[in-house]
Amino acid sequence: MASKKVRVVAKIRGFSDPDTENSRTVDWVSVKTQDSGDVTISFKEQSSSRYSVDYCYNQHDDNEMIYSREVKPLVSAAFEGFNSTVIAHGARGSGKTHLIQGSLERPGLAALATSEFLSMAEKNGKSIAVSLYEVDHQDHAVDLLNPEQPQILVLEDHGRIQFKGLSQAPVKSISEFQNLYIAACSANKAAPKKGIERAHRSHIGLIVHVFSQNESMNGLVSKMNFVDMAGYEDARRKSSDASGHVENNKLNKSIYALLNVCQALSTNESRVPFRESKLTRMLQDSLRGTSKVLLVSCLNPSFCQDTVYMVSLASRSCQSIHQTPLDSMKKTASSTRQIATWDSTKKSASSAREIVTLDSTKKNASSARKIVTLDSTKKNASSVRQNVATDSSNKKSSSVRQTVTLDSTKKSASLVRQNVASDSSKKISSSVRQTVTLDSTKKSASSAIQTVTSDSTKKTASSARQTVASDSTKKTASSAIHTVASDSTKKSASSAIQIVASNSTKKSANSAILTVTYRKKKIPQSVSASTTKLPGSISHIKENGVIATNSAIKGRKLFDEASHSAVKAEKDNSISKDGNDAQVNSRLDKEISIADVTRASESLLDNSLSEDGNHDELNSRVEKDNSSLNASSEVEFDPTVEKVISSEDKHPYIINYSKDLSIADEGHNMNKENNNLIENEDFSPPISSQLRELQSLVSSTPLCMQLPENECISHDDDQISAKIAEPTTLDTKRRDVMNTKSPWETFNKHGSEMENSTEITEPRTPDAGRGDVMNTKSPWETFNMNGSRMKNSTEITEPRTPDTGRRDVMNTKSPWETFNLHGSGMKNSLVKDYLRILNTAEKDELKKLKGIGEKRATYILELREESPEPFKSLDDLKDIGLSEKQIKGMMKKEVGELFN
Ligand SMILES: Nc1ncnc2c1ncn2[C@@H]1O[C@H](COP(=O)(O)OP(=O)(O)OP(=O)(O)O)[C@@H](O)[C@H]1O
Repeated sequence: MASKKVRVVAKIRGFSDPDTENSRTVDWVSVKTQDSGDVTISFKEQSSSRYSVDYCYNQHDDNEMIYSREVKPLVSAAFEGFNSTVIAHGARGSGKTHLIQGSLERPGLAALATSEFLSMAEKNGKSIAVSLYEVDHQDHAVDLLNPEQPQILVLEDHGRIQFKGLSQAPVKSISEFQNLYIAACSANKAAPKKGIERAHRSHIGLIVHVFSQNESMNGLVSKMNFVDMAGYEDARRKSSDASGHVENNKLNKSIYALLNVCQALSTNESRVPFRESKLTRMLQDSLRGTSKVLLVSCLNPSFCQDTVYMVSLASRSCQSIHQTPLDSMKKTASSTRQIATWDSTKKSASSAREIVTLDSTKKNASSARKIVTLDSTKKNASSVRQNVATDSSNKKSSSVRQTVTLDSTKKSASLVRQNVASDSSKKISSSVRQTVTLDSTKKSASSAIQTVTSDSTKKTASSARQTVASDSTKKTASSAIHTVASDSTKKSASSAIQIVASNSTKKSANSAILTVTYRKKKIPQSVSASTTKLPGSISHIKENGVIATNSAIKGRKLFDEASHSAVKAEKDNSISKDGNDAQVNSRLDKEISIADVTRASESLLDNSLSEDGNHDELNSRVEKDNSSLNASSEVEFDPTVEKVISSEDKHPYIINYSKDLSIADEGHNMNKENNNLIENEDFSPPISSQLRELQSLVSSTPLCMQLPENECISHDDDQISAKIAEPTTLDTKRRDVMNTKSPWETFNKHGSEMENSTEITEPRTPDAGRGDVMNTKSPWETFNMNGSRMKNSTEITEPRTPDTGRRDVMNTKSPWETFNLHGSGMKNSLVKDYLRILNTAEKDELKKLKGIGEKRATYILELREESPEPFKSLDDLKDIGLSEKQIKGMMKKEVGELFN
């Protein structure tokens, strides 16, 4: 049986009052089933727009029917270890709660599933526990079984998502479950939690955990999630007051985030935006990998513009390219060769992919040559990928040559990616040459990413050469990123040569980034081992329909580990010196300092490029060495504790995890995940990234946003162009690179200047801000200077608005009022400086802040990759696991230091 990763069904809500509703409902929703089995939905008000779904349930179909057809198979799969997630989304009042939660009389999908879970658990000697949480409009998650707990933290332990502060209640009978579930949900609706503002709308999530024997995390078999999403409502239309508007926006944002994740998963995008909301982070390990997702789009039975919009977004997840066979989830190793070509005539999206795997043993000389010429005209999006993996194990000489010529004209987006992993051991001479010629004209966005890894051990001469010529004319943005990692051990001569020619004329923005990693160091055991032992991702490869030989996997694994080690070595400053090392070191310095630039560019490219296993490895090499950081850095959070409520006595008991946990790290997960999906590279258009971009640009949706059904497989060239072009990020980063003083130094300098000053000035006015970029002060120096100035000041002025401040001096305020005014101005100013450090400072400087250690500093850097300014208020520090009390304490300590 073929089953999709994300199945999208619609359900037209039943009538709560058939007499009145029926008359208003006539013909509002029209469902058509094509001969092909495709189902489309259209709405009377916009009959020209049709939205594809996998199936649509009508008003009369009840929860039992939907359960047995859609959810039951997922329950069975849970006992085989597969996670799954059932999501109900839709406009307000569309029947989400009725569907998921139901009532005692008419149980919803969650209760029906739990009933099945319990009976299967009994048969199979398993046990069941449930967790219930709410994610509110501030993106805070709260445990509904134990609402007094502080908000839930999402942690990651070796790829498995765990929660700190989320209870698990063992359940033995369905009545016990129903009492617990319905009581907790209605108690939550009736009584807002202490200290937490009442959220009008929120997402409610239920997790059903299946344990092998008892409720210990070690025995966790799988989990199934049920999510009753907050009802979508257009923020501008529905909110009368400002706070309601903000709340709506935030909740809508998290609705988009989940739909974007579903869309990215269904189209196999390389980057799945799990980090965009708390909910998606919490669901992460029940959405990715082999997990299955059922997205139920609930439709109001009578006219509702919000319903149209929600269906239009959901239907994008229906455009899955791959049909994943369920039975291939089981691990299978196979070796074959596949060439996949996909040609879609609608809106001209074309791509060509080739995978060649060579495996030669015993003194062979092997060579592979490929020439791909792709010519696409008129609004086409074209992508070419080539992957060559060669593995030679005994006295061989292997060579790979690749030539790609890509010519796209008229509003095209062209992507070229080449990856070569060459692994040669024992007296091998290997050479890799790549040439990419990319020529795009007229409003094109073009990008080329090349990765060559040459890894040779023992008396090896290896060379890697890359040439990229990118020529773009007329309003073109082009970028090229090259990475050469050369790792040689023991008497090796290695060379890495890169040539980049980037030429653009007329309104072009260009960026070319070169990264050379050059390492002379003993290869870690794990790297050598990886050449003989395969990583366990074969099942995913098979599952995703593309099968590679062992050597391809070896090549990639080797690349991953070698490059990973290279980054780690750089960070550790453990590069040994030889004759060439002065040069090498200077390159390395440069590389480390431009790493952020590289990241920025890569993430831009990520958004527009299709999935590629080796690119993820490239990410893992260039972006961060997560696993090493996770493994080596100390855990600075409190020992992780998960409370479990016994259903009998309701007294929480504690499970302590001995393993180190870290805050969920999408990059790390993504690398793992993408390694799993390594061969599952496809032609995924960057729609979710476009959605994400839209979402951040538009605070709320328009009253009616018409989204043609096929739009999701079309490339928006101009958008891609804009993304790739984005020069400001790079420039800003470069300024940082050029700046000789660290933010920490600047921060300190600022502090001492302020100490001697008698006038309080605002350090972060626009001019001062620009000055900061130019001058040598770091946020830390600014912070200290600001603080000291305030400490010593005899003139009282309002820090942010000096004029107003001076007026205060003139007016009739009492000394006490003035003192208070001054104090609050000082506080605001210091907080701003503190946030600035968090948003801009280097890791070492971050660690100097009270309460920010290695782990949090790493996490902060990761957050900054996601958003340029993750900390807008002190409240955002909660995202790095700090409570309000801790934040206040930290600030007090920082201020106290100024008087020391
Ligand atoms: N299948 C159904 N048959 C009959 N009545 C239904 C059905 N589904 C929902 N209703 C009724 O419609 C109303 C709204 O349903 P429900 O509360 O489930 O919507 P919702 O989408 O969860 O709303 P919100 O977005 O406000 O959370 C309720 O009165 C519910 O009883």
